[in-house]
Amino acid sequence: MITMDDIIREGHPTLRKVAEEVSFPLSEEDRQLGKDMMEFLENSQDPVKAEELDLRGGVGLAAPQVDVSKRMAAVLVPSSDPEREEPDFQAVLYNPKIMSHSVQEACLSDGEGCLSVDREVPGYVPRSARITLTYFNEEGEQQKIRLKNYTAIVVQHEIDHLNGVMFYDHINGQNPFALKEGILVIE
Ligand SMILES: O=CN(O)C[C@@H](CC1CCCC1)C(=O)N1NCCC[C@H]1C(=O)Nc1ccccn1
Ligand code: NI
Repeated sequence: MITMDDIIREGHPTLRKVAEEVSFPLSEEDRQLGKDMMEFLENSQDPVKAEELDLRGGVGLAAPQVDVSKRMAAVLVPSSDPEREEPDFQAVLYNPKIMSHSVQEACLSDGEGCLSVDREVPGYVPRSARITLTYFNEEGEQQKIRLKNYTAIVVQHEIDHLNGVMFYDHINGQNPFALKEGILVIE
């Protein structure tokens, strides 16, 4: 089971590597890692388990964060609709790729953090407001989906990890809270 002890922190070279594509059919190791990463997110979002296991709540986890330089990530975005039980988005993404994206940008009003960054880094993180994503599921079936708003932000944060990019690389050095014309600020 993955715990915070397995998550490498900024300064560790693996976080700055470009990760390798995963090959299909999946090795037992890659299949199990995908399951373990999703289980981590589920545990981290469960108040009892998060407390028990001392986990920081997370909505995404990329393999490089557990020192595995492979192009895979787990995403678990809780439901944004109190009337709906099921998550807005839940998937283990193998070899994810952004095929196209909106010109319009979006950022989280509270900025971003990262389970691999043990400090606050203030500032807006501009990303594409909408993306068309392809990825393979654990059966090796290619999926093609369109994402927007918060879920699109989360997936972009995870794909950044596969390319050795940290969220603060996108923050405007001159003025961290500069907002470009037309950017969508997501609460
Ligand atoms: O690469 C992946 N990471 O570094 C985990 C990050 C991924 C998100 C950061 C911004 C977009 C994706 C993560 O989840 N967080 N960042 C640090 C502490 C908070 C935590 C978080 O936002 N938690 C959360 C939010 C809503 C509901 C439940 N939990
Ligand atoms: Ni992160």
